[in-house]
This record gives sequence, structure tokens and C-alpha cells, in this order.
Amino acid sequence: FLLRRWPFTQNTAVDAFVCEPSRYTSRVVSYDPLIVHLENFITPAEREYLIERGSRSLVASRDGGPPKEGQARTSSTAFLPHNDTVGACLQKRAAEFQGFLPRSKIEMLQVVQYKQGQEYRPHFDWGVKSAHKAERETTIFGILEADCENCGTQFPEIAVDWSKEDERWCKFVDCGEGEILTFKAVAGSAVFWKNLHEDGTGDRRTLHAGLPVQNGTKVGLNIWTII
Ligand SMILES: O=C(O)CCC(=O)C(=O)O
Ligand SMILES: [Fe+2]
Repeated sequence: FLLRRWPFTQNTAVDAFVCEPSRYTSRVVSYDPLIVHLENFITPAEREYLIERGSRSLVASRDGGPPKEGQARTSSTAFLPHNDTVGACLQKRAAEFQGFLPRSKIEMLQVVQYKQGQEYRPHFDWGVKSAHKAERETTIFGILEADCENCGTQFPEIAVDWSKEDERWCKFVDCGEGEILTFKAVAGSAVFWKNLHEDGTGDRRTLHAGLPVQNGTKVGLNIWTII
């Protein structure tokens, strides 16, 4: 039984490691479903480390939840071990953001790399259950590298009329995209959202896509909280 639990027993390296302080700024995008933008969630040094660490173990990405289509996800993916020191800092930060959750609620971090033309078509992060027999209650999708154009994260079921909102948002979202919510890929920024309704069922409004990357590379980081 113990062996099947996640390896969160003592880990001296992780416990002794001093995390960089991150002074990030949270801004609510939507109350229902809950979506919060986190500016500077990942520090430059953490980004550099995670890009390099991720690039050492990338494999072709596997699809997440339904709807299932062939080749819906064409990126490459690397899971970081739980004893990765910098990864543990991000897990702790994500857990604390959600109200001092234990780190054991955070799934293995996943680095995702997109080259020219690669994408992740509209999908849900819930309903996956395969990895750890647990449901992904929330997602934090952070940007490690955004050397690309029109390579944001789009929520086709969520409408925001940005012409009625403060123009400072336009640094982080596509203000000219009609009324579909599209976050720009901004290095260091992250987006938090809640995948599940209160009764634990999946919220279909959280449908989202990683747009096909133009002219360059995008590297992201998935921080999923499981229940
Ligand atoms: O690349 C993106 O913008 C989104 C990625 C994503 O949704 C995922 O990896 O589950
Ligand atoms: Fe996703």
C-alpha cells in the first residue's frame, strides 16, 4: 500500500532547497468558472532551469481527456520527478496559492514543448484519470518560453468583451480576438482555472486549446491539482 502512494516521504534535497521568492500578481479573469491570471508566477531562473530539465526527457505528448481525435496534441512532453528541487518549489507555490494545500495534491509537473505548427486542440483537463487514478480539479498552465507568435491558450466557450475592460489586460490577452478568451503566451505568466463543478463533475466551459505555434517555440508547464 505504501509503495503505491506517491513518493512524498522524506527527501532531504527537496526539504533543504531554498526556493526563490516569487512576487507574482493575481488578477481574476472570471468568477464562474474561476479563472485567474498570475503574472510572474515563474521566475526567470526557474524558467531557465525547467526548460533545460524538460528538454532532457521530452517524448511525444499523449492526449488528455475527451474529445478524442487523432493527433489532437502534437507537442512533446516531459514529466518531472517529485524530487526535483525547482519543480518542488513550483508545486509548493501552486499548493499555497490554493490555500496551503499539501504538496501531495499536486500531480507530477509536466513540461510541454511546441515547435513550429504544433498545437493542442480544444480539450478538457478533467476526465483523464489515467495517470494517477485521480481527477484534475484545477490547472495552472505556466509559460516557460514564448519565442513565438499567436501561440496562446484559447478558451472557446468563454466570452469576454475586452473593449469594455481595462486596456492593461491587452498585455496578457488578445483584445482583438472578438469575444473568445485567448491568453497570450507571456514568459513567466500562468493561468489558473477550476476544471470541476462543486459536485465533482467536469465543467465543459473549461474547454481550452494550445494554439498552433507560429514562428518559433513555446514551452509551457502544467501544474495540475488532483482530488
Ligand atoms: O499550450 C497551451 O496553451 C495549453 C496546453 C494544455 O492545455 C495542456 O497541456 O493541457
Ligand atoms: Fe489542457
